[in-house]
Amino acid sequence: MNTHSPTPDATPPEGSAALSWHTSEHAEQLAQALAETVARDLRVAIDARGQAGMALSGGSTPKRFMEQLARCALDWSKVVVTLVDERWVPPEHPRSNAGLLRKHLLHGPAAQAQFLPLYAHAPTPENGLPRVAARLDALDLPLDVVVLGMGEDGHTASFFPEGDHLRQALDPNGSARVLPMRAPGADEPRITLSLPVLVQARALYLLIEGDAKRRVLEQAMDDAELPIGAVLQHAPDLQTYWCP
Ligand SMILES: O=C1O[C@H](COP(=O)(O)O)[C@@H](O)[C@H](O)[C@H]1O
Repeated sequence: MNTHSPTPDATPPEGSAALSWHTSEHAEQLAQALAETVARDLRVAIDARGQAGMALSGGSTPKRFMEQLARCALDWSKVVVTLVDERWVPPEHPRSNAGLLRKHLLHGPAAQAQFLPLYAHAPTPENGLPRVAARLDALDLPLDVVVLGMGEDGHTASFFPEGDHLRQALDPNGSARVLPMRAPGADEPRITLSLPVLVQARALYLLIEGDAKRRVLEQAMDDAELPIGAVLQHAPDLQTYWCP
C-alpha cells in the first residue's frame, strides 16, 4: 500500500486562495495521495450504503492515479464506476476513455467493479444517447466520488468552449444526466455527464498537472465563460490535486 502521500500544501499557489489545493513535486506521489483519499471515500460509502458510485475522467493525466487506485484494498464488487465523459469512439480505439479505464483501473481485484460505459455501438452520440441514459438510470445519485480533469482550453468533462450543448450541460437545474457534445476544440463528438450530476457528488476532485493548467484554473476563478470556471461557481468544495 501507499505510504508516501504528500501533505496538502498549506501555501496555495499565488492568486488561488479560494481553491483547496493539494500539491506535490511528483506526479506519482500526487496520484498516490488522491488514490488513497478516493479509496477512503469509497470505503466510507460502502460502509454507509452498501455500495459506492464513482465517475472518473479520461485523457492522459489520470493514468497514474488509476493504477494507484487499482492497488488500494477495497471491496471492488460493491463499486460502480462510470466516466465523466467519453469520446464517441469504440472501446478498442486508442482515444477511448473506457479503454483507458479498463487498462489502468479495471484489472486485478478492481476488475470486479461494475463499469457503466458512456459509449454505445451507434454512429453518433445522439443515436446512442437513449441507451447510455437508460444504463445510467442504474446509477444511484449523488455519486460518492467524481474526479475531474481539465484541458488547457478550460474544458472539463466534455464541457468544451463553444460546445453545441454547453448551455444545457452547465445548467445547474437541468434534468439530463448525460448529453451529447460537439465543439471546435474536440477531435470527435462527445458525450458527457451534466454539471448537476458532477457537482452534487459527495466528494469532488480535480486532478491536473503543469503550470499552464494551473494558470488556466486561476484565471477561471474570475471567468465563468471558461467551462471550468462555470463548474467552480457550483463546486465550493472542489479539492484540486496539482503537481508541476
Ligand atoms: O478529452 C479529455 O480531456 C480532459 C483533459 O485530459 P488530459 O489529457 O489533458 O488530462 C479529460 O479530463 C477528459 O475526461 C477527456 O475526455
